[in-house]
Formats: sequence, C-alpha cells, structure tokens
Amino acid sequence: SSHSVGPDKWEEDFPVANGPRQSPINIVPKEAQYDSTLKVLKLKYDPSNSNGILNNGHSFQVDFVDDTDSSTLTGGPISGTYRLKQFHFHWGASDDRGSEHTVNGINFPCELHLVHWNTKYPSFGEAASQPDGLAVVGVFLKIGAANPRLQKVLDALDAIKTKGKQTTFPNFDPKTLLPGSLHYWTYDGSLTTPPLLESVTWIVLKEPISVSPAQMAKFRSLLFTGEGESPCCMADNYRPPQPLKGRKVRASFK
Ligand SMILES: Cc1cc(C(C)C)[n+](CCc2cnc[nH]2)c(C(C)C)c1
Ligand SMILES: [Zn+2]
Repeated sequence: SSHSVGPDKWEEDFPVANGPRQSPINIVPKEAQYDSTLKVLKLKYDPSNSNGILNNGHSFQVDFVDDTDSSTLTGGPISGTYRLKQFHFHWGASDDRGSEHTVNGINFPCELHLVHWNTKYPSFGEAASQPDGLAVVGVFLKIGAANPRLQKVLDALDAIKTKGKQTTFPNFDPKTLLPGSLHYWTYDGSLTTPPLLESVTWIVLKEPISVSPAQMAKFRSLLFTGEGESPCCMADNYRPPQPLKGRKVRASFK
C-alpha cells in the first residue's frame, strides 16, 4: 500500500539494491555501443497462451501459460529460448513520469515489461535467481493518439480494481503491443522491486507505442489497496534510474 517502504529504503533489507547491475538505468543513446553481432529480436507469441489478468498490488499483469515453447523470445542479445511468463506496466500519477528506464533523462508516462524466462532452468522461479535467467523486453508508452490494441487490456481493468482481484483474459496477442521497429538497447540488470535479483537481460525498444491521456487515466483508476481498505490509487509504481557502475549499454542499430 502507499505506506509500504519506498525505493530509497530497500537497501536496508536488500543490500543488493546497491549492487553492480541494478535496474532501471538512464539510457544515453550517444554513449550506447552499436554491436553488429547482436541478432534480430524474434518474438513468437501464441494468443491462446494468454490466461488471466491480475491486480498484484503493485501493478497489474497478464499471465501466460508457459508449459510449452509456443510463446518465446529468441535471438536478440540472448542465447537459447526464453518463454513468455507475463507482461505488466509501470506508470506515473501524471504524464511527466512513470517509466522505469529514461532516455537522455526523459521520463515517459508508462513502460510495458514483457517478462521471459530461460528454458535452460526448470521454472520461472528457478530462473529468476540466475544471472542469465530472465529477459525483459521494455516498451515505452508516449502520449499521443489513443492506442486501440492497448484499449483491449484497459477494458479489463474495471474487473480487477483492487489488490488480489483477477479475471480471465483469453486470446490476447502481446505482439499487438509492439512498435513497428524492434531496434533495441540491451544491458545486464535486475528486477526493479525487491528482491532486486540481478537476473535480467534488459532489452529496451527504441520506438515507443502511443497512449492517450484518457488511457493513462484508466491505468490510474486501479488501486494499490484491497477491497474494503481505504483506497489508494495505483500510480508511481516505478523505481528511479540506478548507477550504471561501468556497465556498457549496447545498441542493435546505428
Ligand atoms: C521473480 C520476479 C520477477 C519480477 C519481474 C522481473 C517480472 N518481479 C517483478 C519485479 C519487476 C517488475 N518489473 C521489473 N522488475 C518480481 C516481483 C513480484 C518481486 C519477482
Ligand atoms: Zn516491470
């Protein structure tokens, strides 16, 4: 809830908060290194794998059935096959903030995370504690025209207003939330909430997708709080950028 411990206190219980590969970061395109060995991102999603939508008390997530390789991420900076587990968002209480990653210090109002786990490990939970366990594709949302594909997700939010509520969310293709270009920046990082595990290969797309102010208001209609608790609007559920600590950010494009 809003009284939960904020990002600058996490180090007390999770010393890795000051670790060498924490996320998010500020991306400075001019300082990113073009790497011609980076492969094209291959995202193969089967809409029949989409399962449910859940208010987890700090964001909302759309969960996918991940017992086969029918929805996967391959190519890009990773080797092997990573399975799509869920996607979720981070957003601000106003349009001037909300993303986790920033570009040249600029915040976007919202950021989408598509979470994948390395199938060399037996499960998502196992993978989450390994340095090459997770791969998260980040997509910025920029204020503009209403996004009809995003609207399909937002229309489900009335049914999951409070913490712990979930409902079915079948036949959704997350590819519809991707921009035209799959050009990306990539770096080694972490979860952005406790336990802040340093197990994420971040793949942040350069091209944002659009979201309208009215659609941003829909995100903010969710509550951090459970039914019957004094309501607290779900917003500002992002961690600010963390020190790069000598890490290289690579670019898949010139
Ligand atoms: C194992 C695990 C993985 C993740 C993310 C990477 C989906 N997360 C969410 C943290 C996060 C959200 N966006 C970036 N990191 C958690 C939370 C529930 C502690 C646990
Ligand atoms: Zn996230």
